[in-house]
Amino acid sequence: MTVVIETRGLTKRYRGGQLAVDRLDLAVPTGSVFGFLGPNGSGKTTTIRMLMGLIEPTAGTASVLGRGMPRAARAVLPQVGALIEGPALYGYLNGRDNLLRYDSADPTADPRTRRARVSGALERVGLTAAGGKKAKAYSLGMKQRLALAAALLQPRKLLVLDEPTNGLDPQGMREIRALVRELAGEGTTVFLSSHLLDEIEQVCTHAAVMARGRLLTQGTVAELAAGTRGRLAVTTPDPADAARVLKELGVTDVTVAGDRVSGELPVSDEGEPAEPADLNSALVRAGVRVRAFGVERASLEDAFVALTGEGFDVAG
Ligand SMILES: Nc1ncnc2c1ncn2[C@@H]1O[C@H](COP(=O)(O)OP(=O)(O)OP(=O)(O)O)[C@@H](O)[C@H]1O
Repeated sequence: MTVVIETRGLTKRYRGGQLAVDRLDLAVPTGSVFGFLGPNGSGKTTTIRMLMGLIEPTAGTASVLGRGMPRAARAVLPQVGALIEGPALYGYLNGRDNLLRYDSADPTADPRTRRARVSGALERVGLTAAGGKKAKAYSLGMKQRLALAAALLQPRKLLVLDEPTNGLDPQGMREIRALVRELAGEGTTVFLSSHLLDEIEQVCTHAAVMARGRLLTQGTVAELAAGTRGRLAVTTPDPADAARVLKELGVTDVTVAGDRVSGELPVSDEGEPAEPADLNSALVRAGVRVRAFGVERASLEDAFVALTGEGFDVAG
């Protein structure tokens, strides 16, 4: 199997008439850390709920681990660890007892190895020391980690995490990201939704971008960012000359700030960006003294803005 999640024309219209997901074609490669990115209200949670068989699509199909959902939910879900809509924990029980409870609710879990499994899961998420503390006394980050531990009691082929770092402080976010990387390193495919672009850039190999229920694009994170032109930046004691030469060479949106000249790389008729080295040598030939020359890598945020023509923090 080369994809773990595949949807075709997946659509959800809620009873009130709201079209939350609109003909979504998603393909999540096996072994990827797949970022499902979009502003609030773009349809991410609705998609995840359809993938997990929690709600029925209005139209289209979804398959998870090669089986159609929601039909095959009973066969598929035991192989999927999911963290959706905040952790359901018993506040009056400590962390360890919460996990023991989860584990005993799983009919396939062998009671003889329960304690070892729970200790292993606590260890995994860094909660061994806090395992005896009541869950209601946990910070949000600890609660989130405990919920992740519950999802990790059994070996999983796929982890589905809906906004796993939502509400966490920077330290909590770093811990969850490190855990995601570690799990991915062991071969678990991770599908995680986020409205944070730099989070996706930091942990994901692949991403899909949603806006208003529609898929804008999907691919590797490198491809998505590369689809956007980088910005050329030249530092020179001759900024006016540099700006003139760059404009003659087809560089657009040229701006000068002190000794720094920047602009958009020209693109050939075939859509290929110009070779920066050629621009550099043209500057030098024209007598412009170049102190520094570089192309700033486009970020996923640039890609998003280029795709939608608007900033990322828009309401869906
Ligand atoms: N149960 C529901 N009934 C009616 N409309 C809903 C329901 N759940 C979500 N919606 C609407 O569907 C759209 C998509 O919501 P969804 O929660 O899937 O987006 P999201 O990308 O996950 O956003 P967020 O990050 O805020 O959760 C929104 O306009 C939302 O108001």
